[in-house]
Amino acid sequence: MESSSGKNSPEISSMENNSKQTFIIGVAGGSASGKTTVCDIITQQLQGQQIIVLSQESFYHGLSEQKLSRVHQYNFDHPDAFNTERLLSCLRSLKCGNEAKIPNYDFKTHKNVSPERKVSPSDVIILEGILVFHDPRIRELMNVKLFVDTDADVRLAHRIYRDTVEKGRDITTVLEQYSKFVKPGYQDFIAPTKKYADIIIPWGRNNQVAIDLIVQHIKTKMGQHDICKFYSNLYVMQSTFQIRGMLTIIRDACTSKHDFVFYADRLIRLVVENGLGHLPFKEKQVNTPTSAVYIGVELRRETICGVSVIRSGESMENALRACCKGIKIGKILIHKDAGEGEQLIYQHLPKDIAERHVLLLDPILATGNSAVQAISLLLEKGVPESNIIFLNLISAPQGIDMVCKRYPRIKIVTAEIELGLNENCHVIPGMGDFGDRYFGTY
Ligand SMILES: O=P(O)(O)OC[C@H]1O[C@H](OP(=O)(O)OP(=O)(O)O)[C@H](O)[C@@H]1O
Repeated sequence: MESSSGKNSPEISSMENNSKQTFIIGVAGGSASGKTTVCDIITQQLQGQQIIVLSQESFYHGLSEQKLSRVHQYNFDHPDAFNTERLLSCLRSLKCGNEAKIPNYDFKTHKNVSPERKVSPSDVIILEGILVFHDPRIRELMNVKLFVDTDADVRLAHRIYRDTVEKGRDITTVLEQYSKFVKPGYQDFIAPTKKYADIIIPWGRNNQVAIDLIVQHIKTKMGQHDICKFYSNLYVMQSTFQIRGMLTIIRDACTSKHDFVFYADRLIRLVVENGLGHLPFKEKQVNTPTSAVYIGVELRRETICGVSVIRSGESMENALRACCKGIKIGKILIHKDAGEGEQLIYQHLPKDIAERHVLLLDPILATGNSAVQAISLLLEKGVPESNIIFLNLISAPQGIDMVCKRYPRIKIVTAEIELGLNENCHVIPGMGDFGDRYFGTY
């Protein structure tokens, strides 16, 4: 059923790229698990970056006189103890490059006191706290999520030491609070958020392997984030355990051809679906079987086409056809010659390609030479630069630089950004020769 608003319905703009923002690291874990130490290590190792450390504890609700009179009955380990709306608004403001005023919570009086802490925007924000992964809106703002996983006995020992020696409390009160609130709070609210972490850090002593892993992961993510900040038309798919799991299998040199094809196909499908999300859709109304009207959108097949770069790009055709039945797909063959550079030796493209949005398919962007050849041919054929979406699985920063500098209006959609290229111009860490592994020709 065609929309009553028909041809004049507005094109709905494609996804927002929200990657030009401050990099946020979330550090969660039980009380006295070592979060502060982890934050200190990250801060030391990310030299050269402006870093702000925020504690969720600054966002405790101040206590009323009534609650103060029974402070030992107050549950500080419950999500409701925090002013999460205020935390969210501060974090959103900082993420977008604006200033924020952080409440000043006084642990002695359990009140918010003046002055509030004025925080300027920075490159990196580290937000630490027992329940920083509890609210999905806060989790969504984080680029990296770390969970400090420390055994319960170690946490209890740290807590007893801190509360008695450093804060002068008596041991009976500390133990009562632990069994009444801290332990159940951990089990009910904190431990269940462990599943949201990108990295779970086994802690308890100075774990150098874990430190290296965290810092390497953060640096990789920050490298990706920086390049995304620089090129607004570069879209890196949101990293999930599913996506990282697939990349782990297809990057593994020991993976069989069968598994390589299976997992590459799954990932390709996600990249294609993601790429389609950047195409303009038109509003369309339909009547549902319950006779209700649903105002939706439609993507018109005749306005798009695919173009695969032979041969690896052909591995992406099936996914595109599965998503867009009957879509036209053209082909380009580029010959690489060390002496003469890239040469275009075959092309077969839809005749009306200039009228279409083009999904350019090639799983690997390395130096960018093949992509530049392919894109320059599409431009010669009259395709507007802004109508080209280049879909790939992995992109090297050098290739991104080359393509985005020359063609600032094309969009690149990729699953992951690589560390770089080796001396043979192979992508690192990469996945080897994609065509050979996919088509079994090695
Ligand atoms: O960015 P570049 O440095 O130009 O490299 C990327 C090209 O290299 C790979 O193809 P390959 O030469 O392995 O050919 P194949 O697809 O036929 O295996 C890949 O599929 C790209 O087409």
